[in-house]
Amino acid sequence: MSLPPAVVLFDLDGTLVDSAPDLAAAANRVLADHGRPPVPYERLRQVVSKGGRAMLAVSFPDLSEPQREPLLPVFLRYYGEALVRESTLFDGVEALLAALDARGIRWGIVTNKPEGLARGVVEGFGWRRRCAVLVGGDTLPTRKPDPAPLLHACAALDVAPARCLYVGDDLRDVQAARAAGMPCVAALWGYREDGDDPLRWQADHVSAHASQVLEHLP
Ligand SMILES: O=C(O)COP(=O)(O)O
Ligand SMILES: [Mg+2]
Repeated sequence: MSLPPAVVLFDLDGTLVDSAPDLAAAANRVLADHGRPPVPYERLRQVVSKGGRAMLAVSFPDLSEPQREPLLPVFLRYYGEALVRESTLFDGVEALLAALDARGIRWGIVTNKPEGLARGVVEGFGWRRRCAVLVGGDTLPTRKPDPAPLLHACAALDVAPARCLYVGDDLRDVQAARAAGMPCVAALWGYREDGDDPLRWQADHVSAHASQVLEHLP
C-alpha cells in the first residue's frame, strides 16, 4: 500500500516571508509616537520570529511587560496598515512553492501572527488559492510552541502529522513540531538572535536554503 501524499506546512515570518522591514517600520512608528528614536533595523530584525511582544521588548527595554502590553494593539494596527509594502520572499521560496504545486503536494501556513494579518500577507503575495490551510496565532486558544495549531492544520487537511513536514526558523517551531509528532526542518535563512543555535534545537533537518526543503519530504 502506498503512503498518502506528504503535506508541507510553513511558518510565515522568517521562513516564507522576509517581513522584517514592515514589522520594524511598525515598531519604529510606535517609538516615534512616544518621542523616541528608531531602534536599529538589524536589532529588530533578529527578534521578528519571536513575535510582536519581543519586538516591543527590544524597542522599549525600560518598560515593564504590563507597561508594554497596551502598545501591542497599536503596533499590530500600524503593521496591518502596511503589511506587504517592503516585505519580500526569501530566496528560493517562490521556486519551492511552485515545485510543490507542480507535484500536487499541498502546502499551508501555521504562524503565530494573528490570523487576520497572516491572511493579508497571503493575499498580498497572491497565495489565497494555493495555500491549502492557514492557522494563525489567535485561531486557537494556544499557539506555538504548543502543537495544537499544527494538529489543527493536519485535521483540516485530513493528513497524519507524520506525513507532514513543518519548516520554521525559530526554536518554538521545532518544539511545536516535535510535540505534534511531525518531522521538521529548521530554516537557517530566517531570523536569529546571537546565541540562538538551530543546530541544537533537535530539528530532524536543518536547511540553509529553501531549495533544500524538498529533499526532506516524509
Ligand atoms: O508573529 C509572530 O509571532 C511570528 O510569526 P511566525 O510564527 O510566522 O514566525
Ligand atoms: Mg518565524
